[in-house]
This record gives sequence, structure tokens and C-alpha cells, in this order.
Amino acid sequence: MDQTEGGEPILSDRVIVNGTVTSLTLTTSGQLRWSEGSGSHRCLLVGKEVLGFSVEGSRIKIRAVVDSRDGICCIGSRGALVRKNFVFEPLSEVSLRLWCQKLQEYIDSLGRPKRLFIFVNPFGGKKSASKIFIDDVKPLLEDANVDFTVQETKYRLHAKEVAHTLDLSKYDGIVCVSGDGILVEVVNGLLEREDWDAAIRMSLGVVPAGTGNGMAKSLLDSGHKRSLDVATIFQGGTRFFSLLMLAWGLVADIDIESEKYRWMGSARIDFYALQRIFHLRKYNGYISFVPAPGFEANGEPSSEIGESMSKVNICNPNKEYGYQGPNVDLSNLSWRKIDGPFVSIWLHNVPWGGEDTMAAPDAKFSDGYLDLIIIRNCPTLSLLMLMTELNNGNHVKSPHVLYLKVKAFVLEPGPQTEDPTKEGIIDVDGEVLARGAGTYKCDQKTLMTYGKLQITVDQGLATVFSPV
Ligand SMILES: Nc1ncnc2c1ncn2[C@@H]1O[C@H](COP(=O)(O)OP(=O)(O)OP(=O)(O)O)[C@@H](O)[C@H]1O
Repeated sequence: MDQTEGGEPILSDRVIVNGTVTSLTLTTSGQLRWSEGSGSHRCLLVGKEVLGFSVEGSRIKIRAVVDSRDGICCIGSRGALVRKNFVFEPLSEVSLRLWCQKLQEYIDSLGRPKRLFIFVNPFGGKKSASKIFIDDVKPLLEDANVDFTVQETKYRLHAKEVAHTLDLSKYDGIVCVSGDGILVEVVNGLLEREDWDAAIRMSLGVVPAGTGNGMAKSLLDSGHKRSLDVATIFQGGTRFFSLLMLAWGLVADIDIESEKYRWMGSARIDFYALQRIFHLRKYNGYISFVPAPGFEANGEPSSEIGESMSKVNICNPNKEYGYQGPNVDLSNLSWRKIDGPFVSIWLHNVPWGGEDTMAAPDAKFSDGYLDLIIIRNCPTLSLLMLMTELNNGNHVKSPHVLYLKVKAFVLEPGPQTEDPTKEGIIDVDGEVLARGAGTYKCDQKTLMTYGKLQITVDQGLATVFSPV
């Protein structure tokens, strides 16, 4: 390997590896490399592969996660990751101390969280979060010398309650071993705190263990630690903070009503999607939006919606603290409007809605915009084809789909065109935000009513990471 590519040596010394004296080097770019007889070289990337180390007598044990096929770095494709220890023995006490000091300094410089608060939802997804935590997460945290406190969620909104009152000074990260639902609860709990401004700076990790793992999938696709836009949904004085998506119409109906067929497992979504496509509903209503630069040609200009904004954006007089949403004057912006009927309205913050649903291929974590995917009319066959393209994001190229980016959005949902006594469902981050008349489980209480909603985005407000 090229010396400059691997960085300058921080420490280079003779050590014993597997009974043989060899040269070990730690470089400024975090490579720990040594030769292993017969001219072959080994290399560990401290930032990526080394979790921690311990001293055992005169030896140093490096605890790492490496490619199961060998652990030789700097090759393209990867196999599964496995935990593996590497032991080396410096030739003197002074050298041992120097190695410990330099390795620790390098690991500390990576800024990894050292004290984590971990939520585990034992009831999410396939009910495997506890096993995932014990088998996959806990050993890595122990190897990395991370202190952690575990809280199993006991009921809906438990994670939100805990995040609301947690002593954040004790932790430098919160991890959710769950689906997207717990992460969304945590963000809502943090943003309702008096000290929300400091609280939302906490790094939020996700380990996928639910049905909907869109955030983990999006993170793995785009980098391990990212700042993330947070969307605030207002209805009068009520607020909800969304990280992933809002759906109304076809996608919401499939996502929520397919719960009737939970016994089918993951096939329930495809099964119910077919049912909905062959008995397609359309909804009356209106959407208004402030387009991102480059998308101004969509819809018709609408001045009255801007004027009404100052009335909608009133803070809840009963909640004197907590995050109040982005500080922008929405009345001054150039609003556009599209009238229904609509088959589907889908607003997305990150590309992936689930592990195999690339809902919004152009969505960025912190561009300050939401991706809007609109279907107004679509023949059955085209709709079927479009749904099969959801796993690669090509559905947005369909002539029946309008795909744009917006800065702010207003939804005025109406009833179904075929039956005005039946309204729809508004699905936010996989949970029901509002249910209209005549919908599935319409007697259940929801946070908001099936009426006008306003959504604005705060650029990069939260920080999310993928810890494993
Ligand atoms: N002990 C519990 N019993 C019942 N529900 C719970 C419990 N703990 C958490 N929940 C609820 O489970 C919901 C889903 O959690 P999670 O994020 O793990 O998975 P999901 O993929 O979003 O959804 P799911 O797998 O349930 O379809 C959360 O909204 C949370 O309120």
C-alpha cells in the first residue's frame, strides 16, 4: 500500500504477533498494520474496525469487527461482519504503555459516544429487538468499553415520556433498538422539553428491529452519522414532529388498514395493496405548498393560503415551552396549489420508507426540503407497475406521478369521491395522525382531526447515527 494513502506513522515498533517478532505501525489515518510472515500484510482500520482494546499482562488485545472472509482491509466488497480479537505483545513495559497511550488517543479522537441510553422495544416488528440487543449490540458495546443503560419500552409513548424527562447530562447518545416508531417518539419527547434546543443536539442512533426501518436503511445508504431535517405538523395548537413521512390516500390506506391482515406477516402489505388498487379510492381535497427552487412551475399560484398562514401558525397557549416549529414567516412565501381528487399524497424526508421501499429517491437528510410524491389519476395497470418499482425508486419517473421538493405544505383532506360519507386516514411515520369518518377503527382517538394540517421543515435539527 502507498505510504501516503495510509497516513504518516504515529508509532512504529517491533512487537510479538503469534510468537513471531514483527513490525507494527499505527498511522495518522488510523491504520494499524503489521506483517504476518511469508510477506503477507494485515491491516485494521481503527476508525471502522477497532472497537477497543485491553491490556492482559504484557499483551494488548485489540477487539475488532472485521469482514468474515478475512479482515484484510482496503478491498471493495464486504462479507458479513464478525467480532475478532488480535493480540500483540510489545517488547518492553515502556513500549506497552506507549502503545496504549497512542491507541487510546486515536480512539478518543474519533468522538464516539461513551455513555449511551438504549431503548429496546420488545414488541416491535417480529418481537426480536431484545434478542438483537443481547446477541448483536451488547457484545459490541462491551468490546468498545461503552457504558450503557437499557430501558425496555413498556407501552406506547413510553419512550417519549422517558426522553422528555431523561437526565441528558449523563449520556452522549440515545439508541433505539426498534423500528422507526420509537425514534419518532424520542424526538417528540426531546422537542417538548423546556431545554429542547440543547436536547435535540443529542445523537440519536437506530438499530433496525421493527417492521418499518426506513431510517436505518436510509442511514446505511448515505453515511453513518447525519444531521436530519425535522418536519413540524401543526393543527391549531397541536404539534407533532415527524422524521420520515406523511401519507394520505393510497399509501396511508395500505399502511394502516392492512393491519387487519397482520397474521399474514409482511405479505399483508402486498395483499392489501392489490385489494386497494383494484378498488381504487380517490379523495377530494386540496394541497398547497411552497416549492423548492426549480419546482416553481408545479400547481397554480395561491395567494389566499399565504394570508391564512399567520392564523394557522399559532402556538399552543397551554404549552409555554418546547420547540414551536421553524421560525419562518410562511405568509410571505410563494404558495402554489393543486386541487384534488387525489389517489395518493406522500411527503418524504428520507429516501427509504422501509427496507424495500425507496419512496423518495432524491430525498436528502438535511436539505431543508420534503419530497412530495403526488398521484392524481392512474390507470390500474400503470398503478400496479408503479408499485413494483417502489423498491428501486423508479415509480417517480412514471408520467402519472408528480415528484417535487417543497419547503412548506398544507393538506386539506376531503372525503372519498365515490362516497362522501367516507373520509381517509393521515399516516405520519407509520402511525395514524388523524382518522376521518367511516375509516378503519375510526372510533379510536387520534392526536389530530381529519382536517387542515400545515407542515414546515427545520433544516438539520436532529442528528441520527447508525451505531452498528
Ligand atoms: N411494550 C409495548 N407494548 C406495546 N406497544 C409498544 C410497546 N413499546 C413500544 N410500543 C409501541 O410500538 C410502536 C412500534 O414500535 P417500533 O418503532 O419498534 O416498530 P415499528 O416498526 O415502528 O412498528 P411495528 O413493528 O409495531 O409495526 C411504537 O409506536 C411504540 O409506541
